[in-house]
Amino acid sequence: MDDFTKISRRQWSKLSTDNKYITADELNKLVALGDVIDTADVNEIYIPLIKDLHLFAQHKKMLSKLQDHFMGRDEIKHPFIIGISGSVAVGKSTTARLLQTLLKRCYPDLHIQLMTTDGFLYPNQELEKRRLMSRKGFPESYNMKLLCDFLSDVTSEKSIVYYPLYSQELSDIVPGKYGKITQPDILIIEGINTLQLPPNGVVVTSDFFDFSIYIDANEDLIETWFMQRFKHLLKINKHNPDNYYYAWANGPLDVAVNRAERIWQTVDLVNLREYIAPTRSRANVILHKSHGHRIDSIYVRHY
Ligand SMILES: Nc1ncnc2c1ncn2[C@@H]1O[C@H](COP(=O)(O)OP(=O)(O)O)[C@@H](O)[C@H]1O
Ligand SMILES: CC(C)(COP(=O)(O)O)[C@@H](O)C(=O)NCCC(=O)O
Repeated sequence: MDDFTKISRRQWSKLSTDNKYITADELNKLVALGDVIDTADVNEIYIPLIKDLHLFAQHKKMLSKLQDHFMGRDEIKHPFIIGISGSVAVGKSTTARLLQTLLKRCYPDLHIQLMTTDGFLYPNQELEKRRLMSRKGFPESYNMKLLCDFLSDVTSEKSIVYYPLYSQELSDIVPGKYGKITQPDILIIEGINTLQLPPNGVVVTSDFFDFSIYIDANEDLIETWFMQRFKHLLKINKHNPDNYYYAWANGPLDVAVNRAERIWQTVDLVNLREYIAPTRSRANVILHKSHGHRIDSIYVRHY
């Protein structure tokens, strides 16, 4: 990690000087049901991070304005795009939701949207046809061309851009359902592949990102979080026959747990080692987590 400066939690927490602190009560009202977020993490880590992000966003806006002026054309509204990457179960979705919530709170006039790249996975039927079901999440399981076209549309002046939706409940793409991006000031995109190079192609998704964050942790810890989330999903879907986890929730627990452990070992861990972790050095900032999702250090890229 030669290209990064390691900043301790203590040093980092001193960077935010305007005291926009948040109380536990306020935070509970802000975050989604089930999120367990530490107020200390918010005040000491996330508030300085969003101040930093806001600086980058302002800089981009100013630069675009100058460029439009120089070219003698009308001002184009480009979104500031933040990519969040890291292993399956490292906490990307939770971090993305929290960043969106806090950005909205600190900058209420900005239109901030959030989406995930799992909508760009091929549907299960297509994955089966391509014999890729056991490679879900690997680069070849995503329709990267569609993702790059989507990003290109988002950065042009289109008023609405649609994207496919993935459902964790179905563990598949939802047929005929789309999310929409409506000219946000800031767009947060989270997914394991946000910093990846495409298997064959020239356009890279990260070319579209103005700022990227990689969430990092020790493999064993991530496995614990993966298994905890799995057990939680079994618990909450025991009486939900439409859910992907229903069958596992109503069979023997050890069978379900063994299966999840096998998926972690043979799919998600392999993907982390081969394709996700190698992209870490492409991020602007690395948030390193320890036990209990506590962020213990931050790495900031020099350039
Ligand atoms: N800051 C956090 N504090 C406590 N639990 C967290 C935190 N971030 C994530 N988790 C939990 O860890 C698991 C994985 O997080 P999630 O955001 O779903 O990961 P990802 O989107 O990277 O797959 C979930 O069970 C989630 O509730
Ligand atoms: C759909 C995913 C590839 C997306 O991961 P995410 O970007 O949400 O972390 C992943 O959750 C997944 O389903 N992986 C396949 C193996 C598994 O069931 O964990």
